[in-house]
Amino acid sequence: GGLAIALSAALAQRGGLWMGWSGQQTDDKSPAPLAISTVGKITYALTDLTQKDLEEYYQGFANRVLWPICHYRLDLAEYERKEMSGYFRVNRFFAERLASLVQEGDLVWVHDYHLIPLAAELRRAGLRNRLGFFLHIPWPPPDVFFAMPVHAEILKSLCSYDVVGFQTKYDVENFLGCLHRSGLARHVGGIITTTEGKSLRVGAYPIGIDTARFSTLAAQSATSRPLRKAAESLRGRDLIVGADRLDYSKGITQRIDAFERFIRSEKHMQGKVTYLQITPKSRSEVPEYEAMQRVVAEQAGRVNGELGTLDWVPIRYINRSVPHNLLSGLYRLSKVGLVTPLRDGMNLVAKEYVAAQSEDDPGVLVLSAFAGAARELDGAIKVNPYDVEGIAQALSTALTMSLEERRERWRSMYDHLLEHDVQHWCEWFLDDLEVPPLQ
Ligand SMILES: O=P(O)(O)OC[C@H]1O[C@H](O[C@H]2O[C@H](CO)[C@@H](O)[C@H](O)[C@H]2O)[C@H](O)[C@@H](O)[C@@H]1O
Ligand SMILES: O=c1ccn([C@@H]2O[C@H](COP(=O)(O)OP(=O)(O)O)[C@@H](O)[C@H]2O)c(=O)[nH]1
Repeated sequence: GGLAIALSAALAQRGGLWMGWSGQQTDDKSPAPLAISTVGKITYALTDLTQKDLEEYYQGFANRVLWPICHYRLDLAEYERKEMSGYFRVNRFFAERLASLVQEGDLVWVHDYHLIPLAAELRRAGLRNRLGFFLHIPWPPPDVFFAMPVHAEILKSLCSYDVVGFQTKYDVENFLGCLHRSGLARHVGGIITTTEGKSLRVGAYPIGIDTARFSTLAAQSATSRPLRKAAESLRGRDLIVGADRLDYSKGITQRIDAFERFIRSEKHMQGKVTYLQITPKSRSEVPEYEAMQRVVAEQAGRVNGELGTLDWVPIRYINRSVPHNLLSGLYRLSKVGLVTPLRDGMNLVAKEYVAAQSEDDPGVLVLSAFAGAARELDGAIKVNPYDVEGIAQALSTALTMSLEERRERWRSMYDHLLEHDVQHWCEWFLDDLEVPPLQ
């Protein structure tokens, strides 16, 4: 996912110690010592987790409570006290393991909703270092957030950091609204003071990509053999591309509906356009994700069955991960990047799509207004992802847009992404973390 891709790019130049889960499950009650290895400038310290930990902490509280609630999906949140305790227990376990590795003066930067209580646990373990937190996903408005039974503990945990960063100013506003309503803290400008007298900085730090590198990769990929074969297979048809983890937040079913509506209403486009949806499996142990697997495959199959012809398959659906070298070339080959999440912290695919385009003949980005990326990418055609007809209309606009307008829209977005790349994001956050806020 986007988090690992962004952090690899950020740390590759700067160096540092990256601690996290190894991706392995252990049957032992007490996991083995941390596995330490170094690649380039990054030292990795990885720990296994037990099956119970994974079920309660990762598949449970993180991905069945925090994820849906932060994506405004109260209807999908499945809260259980046992899982909530597992979430706090595993955070304590991570903190104990990390505390022994941190040296005086180190900055500690914690990422994402799986690790909100880490700072409080690190403080309990005696750490006095500066601690920062960045949330990669949205923060919902108070009425949504307060539906979560342990909302007060989660808010208090965030107040243990020195800097808390969000993707957009809307997320910041929502978070400040929660703090205000809970009476836990008051704020002046970007500085929060808790009722216990502790200060923390809260701000929006929109994440970037490695723009220049992605652009070069796409140009190289476009002339590679697999991409030439892919281009030939299109036989001159326009390509629309979507790439998202199989996640209910990504709006994939609404998007397929919109494509179907587009080709049904614009009959002259039948046989002239191909929609490629790349969707790697994600979090398959969580029931809502497992169910989606079948729904999307059936939906794509039905559209192809009803509208396909002997020599035209309207939707090509790939249900596994495609590596960046190919993905970047596919973005560049396409006429439209279709990115329509119902809610998304940022959405790096949208930024990658822009970075991958050729200056001479850029494709058009159709982007959900509810992705964090929409706050920055003004040259995209913005859509409401719930408005199937609106997306269909945007597809038509994108496919008929003049070269002049496409270039103008692309230029402003690309320049922005060059300046606000992942290194910029990393330095911006860490600079703020280094400096204590004025009291
Ligand atoms: O590790 P997984 O459970 O397979 O999930 C992958 C990642 O998904 C989420 O990504 C978020 O971070 C992106 C980069 O900031 C952002 O563009 C996107 O909008 C977010 O959804 C999740 O937050 C990560 O923790 C996961 O690793
Ligand atoms: O088949 C795929 C699909 C996606 N991605 C990458 O996965 C990341 C997805 O990040 P995004 O912020 O769009 O969403 P997330 O999955 O983190 O919610 C992007 O870098 C994509 O290029 C990939 O490498 N192969």
